[in-house]
Amino acid sequence: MNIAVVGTGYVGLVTGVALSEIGHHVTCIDIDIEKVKRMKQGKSPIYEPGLEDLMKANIERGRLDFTKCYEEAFAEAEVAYIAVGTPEKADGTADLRFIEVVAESIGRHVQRDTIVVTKSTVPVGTNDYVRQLVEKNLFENVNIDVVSNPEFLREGSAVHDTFHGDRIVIGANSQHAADTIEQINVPFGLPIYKTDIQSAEMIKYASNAFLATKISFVNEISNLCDKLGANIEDVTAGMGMDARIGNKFLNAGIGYGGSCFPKDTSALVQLAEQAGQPFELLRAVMNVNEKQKRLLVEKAKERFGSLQGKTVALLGLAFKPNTDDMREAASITIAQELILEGANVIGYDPIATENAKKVLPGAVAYADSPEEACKTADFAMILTEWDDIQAVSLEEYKAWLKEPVLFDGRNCYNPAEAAEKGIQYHSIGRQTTGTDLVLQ
Ligand SMILES: NC(=O)C1=CN([C@@H]2O[C@H](COP(=O)(O)OP(=O)(O)OC[C@H]3O[C@@H](n4cnc5c(N)ncnc54)[C@H](O)[C@@H]3O)[C@@H](O)[C@H]2O)C=CC1
Ligand SMILES: O=C(O)[C@H]1O[C@H](OP(=O)(O)OP(=O)(O)OC[C@H]2O[C@@H](n3ccc(=O)[nH]c3=O)[C@H](O)[C@@H]2O)[C@H](O)[C@@H](O)[C@@H]1O
Repeated sequence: MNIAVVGTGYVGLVTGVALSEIGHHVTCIDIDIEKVKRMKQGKSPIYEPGLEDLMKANIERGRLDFTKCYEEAFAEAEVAYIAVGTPEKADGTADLRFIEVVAESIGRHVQRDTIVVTKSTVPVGTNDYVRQLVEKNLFENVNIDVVSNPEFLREGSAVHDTFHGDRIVIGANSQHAADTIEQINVPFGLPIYKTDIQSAEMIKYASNAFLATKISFVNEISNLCDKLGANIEDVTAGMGMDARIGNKFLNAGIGYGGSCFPKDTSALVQLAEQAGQPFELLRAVMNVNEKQKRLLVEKAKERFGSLQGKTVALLGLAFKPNTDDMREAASITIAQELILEGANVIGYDPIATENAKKVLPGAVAYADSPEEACKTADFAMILTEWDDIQAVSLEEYKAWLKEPVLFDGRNCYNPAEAAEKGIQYHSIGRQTTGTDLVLQ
């Protein structure tokens, strides 16, 4: 198949590369000329393990190309994927600005009967709107079908998830369109679930909202564990043995971040509001998450009284490991709160530092290694469980920090062992250890 993919962010680029890998001819379009230039040379504009190798291989095979020019991309295209951003508007709803521009551009440039596939996460009803926009802008006498094909990949493991995902959802109102998109996806060898367009759109929001709920639920339990002397790791291990609950996505921490859970929960709450069906549970999930992002700062204030003049090492800035994405990272809230409390902040991230500089307060300093960050600091907070951060030994923290006090937002260490190694260790939903240590 000849496929055009519009938008080459985390979803569009990975989709385009993966579709070319399974044998399709793919042209990816982006309005960002610098990005297009880089991609044409086989360089990925985002950090995503395994992506660049696949990009290079398929460019060499002549199955993958990049352009900023719609004419070029639509000369042969039979199917057009939309993978542009749907960020959050100030009122919490999904901003469909980019979708609208793309739908109009597709309308103006299609040369033949075309199936327009929406990969972007969009509110229920948007695919109908996309069809109207495309049809309103048509120059050629062609037939347009729309298909909702939501994406479930996770950043940091996007390539792996695309080839090993749990399901591919295809929402279509035409048998021909559903069958064509199914055929395109058959080589992935994944379960395919076909439904109507509105249900497919809802599957995406419901899935993200459910996962966000799981995280806020477990974070609330972890805060109770903290107060009542239980251990969250043991609790979730015991809960997860029940197959109805499942043992995945039960890690307590400093709240969910990223480009999707925060905006998608908010969009679903707004969608529910507009439908006259307020989603109280999801509102609570969002409030719990906001509170959870501040937990480590609260713990530090409790421990030190005042943070005025203290220097804090923030280890890990991206919203999760293996990505350079800083969107809605908890580190943003934490750095802001620490600075408000009068603390100095030195951040370290193996990959996301350049993006971090664009969104963290200007007062934040940056280190090139955990060692450099810790040696400058009074105490440290672990925010992202990158491998190189988890590889730091407790002895190293003890040697590097002025006061060996560690606030671990990702439960990377064993609390008893931390105390044995001379660290006062505050983690999530587990008892603080080393409180009796005399710290220098
Ligand atoms: N990031 C993720 O892990 C996932 C994202 N999604 C959804 O996929 C959609 C895209 O998300 P990301 O890939 O993160 O977005 P992104 O913000 O990383 O990338 C969007 C790309 O679209 C380009 N673009 C904007 N307007 C354009 C136009 N008129 N023509 C051509 N290109 C244009 C931008 O230059 C940018 O490169 C969103 O709806 C998101 O909710 C779904 C699943 C996972
Ligand atoms: O729609 C999207 O964009 C994507 O959103 C999430 O993927 P992503 O945001 O990339 O990353 P996750 O691994 O889900 O992590 C999200 C946040 O939740 C946090 N998290 C995750 C799991 C957990 O058990 N505990 C926890 O606090 C992570 O630290 C991170 O901040 C979903 O997992 C994907 O299925 C979905 O496609």
